[in-house]
Amino acid sequence: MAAILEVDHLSKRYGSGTSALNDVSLDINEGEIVALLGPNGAGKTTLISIICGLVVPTSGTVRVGGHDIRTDWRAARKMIGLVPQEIALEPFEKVIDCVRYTRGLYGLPPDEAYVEQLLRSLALWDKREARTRELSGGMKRRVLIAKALSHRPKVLFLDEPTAGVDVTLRREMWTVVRELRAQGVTIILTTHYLEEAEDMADRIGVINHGQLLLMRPKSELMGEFGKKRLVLDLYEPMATLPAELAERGLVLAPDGMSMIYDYDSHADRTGITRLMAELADKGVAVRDFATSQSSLEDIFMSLVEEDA
Ligand SMILES: Nc1ncnc2c1ncn2[C@@H]1O[C@H](COP(=O)(O)OP(=O)(O)OP(=O)(O)O)[C@@H](O)[C@H]1O
Repeated sequence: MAAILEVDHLSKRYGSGTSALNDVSLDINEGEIVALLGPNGAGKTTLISIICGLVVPTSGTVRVGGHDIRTDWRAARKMIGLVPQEIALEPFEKVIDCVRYTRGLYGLPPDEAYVEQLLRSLALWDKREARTRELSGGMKRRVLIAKALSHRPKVLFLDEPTAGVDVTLRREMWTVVRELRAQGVTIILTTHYLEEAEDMADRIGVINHGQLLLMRPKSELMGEFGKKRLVLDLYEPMATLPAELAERGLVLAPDGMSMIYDYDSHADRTGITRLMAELADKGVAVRDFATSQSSLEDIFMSLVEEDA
């Protein structure tokens, strides 16, 4: 698959002396959804702002569709749409006019059929004559997406698209993002909702202190770093765990009503068979059991803590 975005050894030091990005390199393929994760101040917005031509890098290069964002900025910028973190809309402007106007800023001729298609696909057609101040928060975000797509970009950046948005609207946004991908748009989003990345992204990048700690397919990341947990509920509370069970890695829950076993589901031997045999041997009666996979949140926290 061809890389539509190539970031090469990108660094940014702000005038204040803050080193916001440090030698970041990454390629993003056409049609991917990539989630960039990182704590506050990690450098995500700086990275997006450089790619979108809003911040000048200290060193390094960025190419969008093969166009250098500095030497060939006009062509590069036509390929990019940005949905910013903050909602900034003209309150008295009509929805449809916002989109028409933004398209005009790119020097493109009016295309009413496309604007209609765009507003319909974002469920805004019925609101086209409404002034933006009359819209709900979710609708305003969709107007921002419509504006960002008004010039038919190939790559769409969504900087925290669902910050402060309720669960229903968040899921609605995810549907919108998936539909865009189905239309062939490459999507790069930053988010603090790891569930969002887990649900949507093909690849996940983790940025911390201006450095890209990793960029991996989500399935690979969850498989490699992901641990599984087995919880065994007991019929009778247990005061202390027999030494043989503790040696196998079992831990007693504080209330003594269940035992916990963390294991690597990809290891040659998980140790579960021997554990079960040991439990039967000790006469421990298990009432119920459940397994769970560690979430992206667990993986993310361990990566960032390790880096710190
Ligand atoms: N215009 C600026 N001038 C000086 N320093 C800046 C500027 N913009 C950002 N920074 C600093 O650069 C670092 C990275 O900020 P950035 O906004 O890129 O992080 P982020 O990962 O997007 O954070 P968040 O998740 O909070 O949005 C921070 O230390 C920030 O204070």
